[in-house]
Amino acid sequence: MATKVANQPLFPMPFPAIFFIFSIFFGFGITLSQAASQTRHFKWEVEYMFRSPDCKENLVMGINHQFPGPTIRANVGDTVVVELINKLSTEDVVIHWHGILQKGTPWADGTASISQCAINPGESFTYQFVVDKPGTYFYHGHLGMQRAAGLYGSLIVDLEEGKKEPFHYDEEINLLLSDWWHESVLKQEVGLSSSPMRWIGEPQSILINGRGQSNCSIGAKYMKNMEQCKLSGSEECAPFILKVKPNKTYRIRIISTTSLSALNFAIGNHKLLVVEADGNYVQPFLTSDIDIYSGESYSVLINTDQNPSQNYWVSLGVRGREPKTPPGLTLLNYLPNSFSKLPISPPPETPKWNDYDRSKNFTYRILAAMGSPKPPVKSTRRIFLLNTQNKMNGGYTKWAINNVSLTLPSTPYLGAIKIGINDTFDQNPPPETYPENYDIHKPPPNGNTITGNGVYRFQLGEIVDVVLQNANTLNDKHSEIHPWHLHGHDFWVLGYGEGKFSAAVDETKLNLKDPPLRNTVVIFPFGWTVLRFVADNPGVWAFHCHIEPHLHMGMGVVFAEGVDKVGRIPTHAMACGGTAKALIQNPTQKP
Ligand SMILES: O=C1O[C@H]([C@@H](O)CO)C(O)=C1O
Repeated sequence: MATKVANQPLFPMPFPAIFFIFSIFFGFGITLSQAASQTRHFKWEVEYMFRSPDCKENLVMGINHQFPGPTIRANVGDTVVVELINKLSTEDVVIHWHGILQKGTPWADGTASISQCAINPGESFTYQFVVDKPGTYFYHGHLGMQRAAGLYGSLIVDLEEGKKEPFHYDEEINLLLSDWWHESVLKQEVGLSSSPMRWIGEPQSILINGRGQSNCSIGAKYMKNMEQCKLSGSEECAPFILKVKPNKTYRIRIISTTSLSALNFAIGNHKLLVVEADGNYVQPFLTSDIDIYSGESYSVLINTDQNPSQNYWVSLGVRGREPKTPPGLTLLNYLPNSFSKLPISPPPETPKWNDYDRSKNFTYRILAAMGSPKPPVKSTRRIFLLNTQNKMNGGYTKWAINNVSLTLPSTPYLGAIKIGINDTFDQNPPPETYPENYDIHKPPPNGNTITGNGVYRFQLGEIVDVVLQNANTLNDKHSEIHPWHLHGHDFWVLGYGEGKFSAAVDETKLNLKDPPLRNTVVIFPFGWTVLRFVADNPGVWAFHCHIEPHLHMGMGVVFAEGVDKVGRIPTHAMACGGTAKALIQNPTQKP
């Protein structure tokens, strides 16, 4: 059976790239070129659309009639301006620029209740920020579970014109990975917030650039109880094919914006050379497959040096949770072969979902490339964050940090702290640690968490260590993987370990030599992860589990530093709740 596919979506560039290149010729023949940075304008309308991302029609949140949203491509130093118009008739919206540090523009971080007021239906908000680091990033909704509804796209930052990456490649392919449910996100949210909780379960499909198949597979011949897909190629759910020429080197940028799933990515017969993680260069290493958690991005290089008369499977399987979702499959299509020519061998097998040693082995190999910034040798502050699943008021299920489950206030913190109003959120900071005798191998003894919205406040420039401590969930002998994402900063991952972190034992084993810089890091079941960052970016920043239902259930904290140094906040980012009231009562107040 022939499987046909749609054309690869093109990257929409808003304006033709106009570069001012100054070539300077030196006597000894070196050419230097320098490009002026530019401003890239986008006008985006967010709306619901009928789409069939996995062959079943559903409501999908899209931008300018596209799902996933348009790819932003810019160069280091460019200013990105996105005028976002909310065309959802009954929902507010915001967009977060994941991995972009927002130095000097904390109000553009796109976190509802934290950096800005959510944008009402019919209204617009203009995000403006500088992209100052090359790398593979993405953007997504950051209100309720709008990311899971499909509000996401890629954001790729190239080096300044004329500068070269520290590795060679001929062409690149971008893959944005997600997971998809047939149940509406509204129903998912209400289920999670109900007593008793209705868990969302595992996704129906894995999407590659917004395309997947739930009720059939293009690799059915190798699977039990799966129908072979009969696709003409023009369907919205026809796979995104990776078209390559033989004997070239490709950079594959892989981004995971999954709501829940940890994924494993492999290409039949091809080794992957990992070179970038979360917008930071890493010590290159070869692997047959990579694990990728929600919120992470990687670049891998592949050589198309295999038999050019064949095509090869690209396979994505679920790890870390029981795999109840068919693997996401597509093809590495060696041109000029037809893409309908299926590979002769089976798709790469996803490693066992709970082989955590294998997962750790991969994750521990991510180390900073030579020449990367090194962490300060000592921290000036250390906070412990215990991750537990709890009950609340007897029936609700929550996730809590040091026994506090985050419920965001209606007034965004940034404006409230900046203008000094103190009745919109809890002024007491949340606990910096948990009881020393807490047994992480047992379900929480006091299953009853409290909710809160206090803020961890740091001195500007403070060097902060965070010890993320995993623990048993409400179910006996059970602990889950959580990918934690920090806004406004990259952090160094100093180490991972089993059981409870012990300063006396584990401190000396931390890696200060070549820890990777990242913006997202996992904690493994019953384990700990230590990260270090410099609180040098004035603003208020979310730090949270990137699993969408877990954040919805309270799994996050809020950090603030140097808010008095934040520049003038656009009034529109504060035109709600307590800050709106304060500005109306005292219009001379400077936001
Ligand atoms: O938060 C979660 O809830 C369920 C389960 O623990 C209870 O049904 C699950 O798998 C989660 O990740």
